[in-house]
Amino acid sequence: MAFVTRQFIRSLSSSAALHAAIKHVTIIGGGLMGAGIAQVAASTGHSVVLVDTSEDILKKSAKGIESSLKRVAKKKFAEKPEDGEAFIQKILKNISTSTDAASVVQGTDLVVEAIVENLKVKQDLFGALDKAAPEHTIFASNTSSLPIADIASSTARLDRFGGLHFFNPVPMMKLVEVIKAPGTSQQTFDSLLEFSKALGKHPVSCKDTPGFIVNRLLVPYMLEAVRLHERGHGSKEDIDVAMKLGAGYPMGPFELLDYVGLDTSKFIIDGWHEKDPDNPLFAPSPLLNKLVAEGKLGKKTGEGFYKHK
Ligand SMILES: CCCCCCC[C@H](O)CC(=O)SCCNC(=O)CCNC(=O)[C@H](O)C(C)(C)COP(=O)([O-])OP(=O)([O-])OC[C@H]1O[C@@H](n2cnc3c(N)ncnc32)[C@H](O)[C@@H]1OP(=O)([O-])[O-]
Ligand SMILES: NC(=O)c1ccc[n+]([C@@H]2O[C@H](COP(=O)([O-])OP(=O)(O)OC[C@H]3O[C@@H](n4cnc5c(N)ncnc54)[C@H](O)[C@@H]3O)[C@@H](O)[C@H]2O)c1
Repeated sequence: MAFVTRQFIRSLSSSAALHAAIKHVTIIGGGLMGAGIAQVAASTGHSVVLVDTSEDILKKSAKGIESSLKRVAKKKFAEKPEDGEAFIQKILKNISTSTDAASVVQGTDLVVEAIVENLKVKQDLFGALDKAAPEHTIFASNTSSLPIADIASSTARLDRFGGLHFFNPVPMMKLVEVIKAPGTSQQTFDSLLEFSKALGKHPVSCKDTPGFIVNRLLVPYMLEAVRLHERGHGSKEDIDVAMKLGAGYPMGPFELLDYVGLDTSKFIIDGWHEKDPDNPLFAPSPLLNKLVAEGKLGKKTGEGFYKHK
């Protein structure tokens, strides 16, 4: 009995220690999502290392974070703009950058991966980080569409591996899907839930099923909009206006595809089509494929379905 009690107390205190431990976060990938996650984590008092493959990309990420913080500060300090700059600088101080993931994970409690939507590339990254990171470090992927268990299989820490799926733009979107893969321990899952709340987000619990909740519903809808247009049944402008004014969506499907990135959208669709080739919901779109082949990836390259300034 005394043993059970001691065990119980020890497990409670180690669980509390683990929760308290998520202070130092490494974000891998400084693109649309990684930069947003870094911004939110830094804004909520976490120390953040943002990693990407080159200094040039990291400079672009830092610039993006700063301009997003300026938008936040403009609203938050509308009455006292002089306090806005101090607010921005305080948050930026919490972020450092690196091109060497293996060296920076040595001091981290949580790794959040937000790199390209490709299973092999994510597995290679996590396989290497698994050897470099301390025992207690939790790994999480921000994948939109890949099974967390498949990504985690490249590591020996299945119990400390889960999904943290954020939404774009991260500073504005309140939801985080927290994904429990079959190997994810309850303690890890609880830590990820708690971390999401510490970021000021609203977490929902998801199973490790294709697209979790949001994308399982959103991807077929967005693809059907493109097919409707490909069939000549509506202009992209009319479809966008229709869904905004008729269904109350903040963006139409073509605006949202450009916002998300057409390359990422194509990675998601191709992956699901390969796994389930007879499912008409995931059939590839010739128009989307053409735009990606032309390097028109949406807002991030200045042109996708639409031209962007
Ligand atoms: C085919 C397969 C595809 C599937 C893809 C799945 C992808 C993925 O896995 C899941 C997703 O993320 S799915 C995608 C999920 N995402 C969605 O579905 C998004 C749908 N869209 C929306 O919710 C809204 O349109 C927005 C919130 C983006 C903008 O709000 P708006 O009212 O339409 O227009 P506004 O005038 O521009 O902005 C107003 C104010 O908001 C603030 N602010 C905005 N951005 C900011 C930033 N980055 N930083 C800081 N602040 C930012 C700012 O204060 C700004 O005022 P300012 O004076 O201009 O500074
Ligand atoms: N775009 C969205 O709306 C959205 C929303 C939710 C989740 N996601 C998911 O988040 C992930 C990232 O998407 P994104 O839109 O930010 O992509 P992005 O193309 O904007 O950024 C990806 C970044 O990762 C970097 N990168 C690639 N391989 C790397 C490596 N091995 N090490 C370090 N950095 C590397 C790239 O240089 C790039 O800067 C994907 O898995 C995507 O499915 C995207």
